[in-house]
Amino acid sequence: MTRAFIAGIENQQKNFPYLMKELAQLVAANNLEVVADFSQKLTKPVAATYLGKGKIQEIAEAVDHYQAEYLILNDELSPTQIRNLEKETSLKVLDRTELILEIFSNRARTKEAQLQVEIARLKYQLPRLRGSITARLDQQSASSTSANRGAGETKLELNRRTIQHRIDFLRRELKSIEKEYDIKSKSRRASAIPRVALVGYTNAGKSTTMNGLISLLAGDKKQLVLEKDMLFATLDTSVRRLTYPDNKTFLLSDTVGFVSKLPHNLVEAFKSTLAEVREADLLIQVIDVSDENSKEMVATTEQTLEEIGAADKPMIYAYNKADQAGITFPSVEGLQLTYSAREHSSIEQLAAMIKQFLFKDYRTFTYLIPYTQGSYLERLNVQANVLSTDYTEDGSKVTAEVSPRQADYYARFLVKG
Ligand SMILES: Nc1nc2c(ncn2[C@@H]2O[C@H](COP(=O)(O)OP(=O)(O)OP(=O)(O)O)[C@@H](O)[C@H]2O)c(=O)[nH]1
Ligand SMILES: [Mg+2]
Repeated sequence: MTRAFIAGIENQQKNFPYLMKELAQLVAANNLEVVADFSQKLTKPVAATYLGKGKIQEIAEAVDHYQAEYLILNDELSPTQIRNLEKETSLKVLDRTELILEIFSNRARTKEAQLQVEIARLKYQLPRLRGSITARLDQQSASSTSANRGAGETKLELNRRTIQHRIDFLRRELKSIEKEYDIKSKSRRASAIPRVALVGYTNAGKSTTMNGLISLLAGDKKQLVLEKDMLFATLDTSVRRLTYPDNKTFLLSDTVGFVSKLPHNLVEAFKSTLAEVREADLLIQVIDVSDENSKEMVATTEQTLEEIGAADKPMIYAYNKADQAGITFPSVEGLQLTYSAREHSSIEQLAAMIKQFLFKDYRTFTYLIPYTQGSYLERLNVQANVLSTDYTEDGSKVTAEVSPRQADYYARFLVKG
């Protein structure tokens, strides 16, 4: 396996060891082996080289001994910093942002995820052109003639324009996909089915929890999603319709996990994927309670939720992997659940909590639906807990337990008194 060093600057951040550990995991997720880590106490990075002289020398001297090929830094660096570090250490240098982009790029399976990642990547490259693509092109032209000096500048402009055009093109592609998505999401809104989104740090067990709930409430194994011991196994949002035995229905979504310092471009690019989270009525934050850094992971998740505009949603805190942590489970305290996503009674408990939360405002009403509006009756039968139906002269008289949103939707059929 290709060997890599990681390095970071420790300033006032008290969670520095956690950030470095996370960086090491991100490196491993890129199939590189971390052979040594370096850290330096500095109030801020050195403008030209990120790390200080002494530290760079220490790294350069360790290269042979460790047979390292890469140096990966804990922050986003300027192109100059990257170039200088490469020169002085003779290692290939990547920053944290590139590393995350690389993982996302390798994991993206659907068209939407691929477009989103490519946009984020190009936006990262745009201000860095000189250091990467142009340098290569300049090398090519240098071997041809010396007459077209200065042509480098034009090429740079050209490359910038090409990349900008590509970004615009990809954005349009993405928009057309999002339009389809938007139509779906509008029809979901119109159907007034409550929506629940699983959120949390990557690898916490969101997809496993989703699958547990699918197995319990959907009964169709074909609907299961991918769960895997790997960072960012899930990049796309999956939505499933789940129904309790009394017909109460909700939509559950599973989506991309979070990590500290998630590149802004990436969050921006994934905004549409994260729409399910923004529009949810209830969030379930899945937390790996067996991880010693679970507190930091909660903070990271909440920070990201804020960034995407979903900070003040009601939330169930779902402390997962209790089996691994040696904690008794399942146990409930208010909106907090300690559980294991792999265990049946835990999932039943979570399903009960979701039900209690979502359907607490449900009321029973009687509606009179004219026979000419049969589609409403059909929909009500599918969506609501229909308690009785009477076929009268004026239409179907239905008594059903409905949500506040459904109550609004069906209000025109309400039987007064
Ligand atoms: N021991 C134990 N392992 C679990 C539990 N829940 C999930 N896992 C494991 O944790 C790993 C990650 O689970 P996923 O459900 O894929 O995690 P995720 O949050 O969807 O991760 P990403 O999609 O990568 O963000 C898998 O190997 C699961 O089998 C649990 O309750 N106990
Ligand atoms: Mg997942």
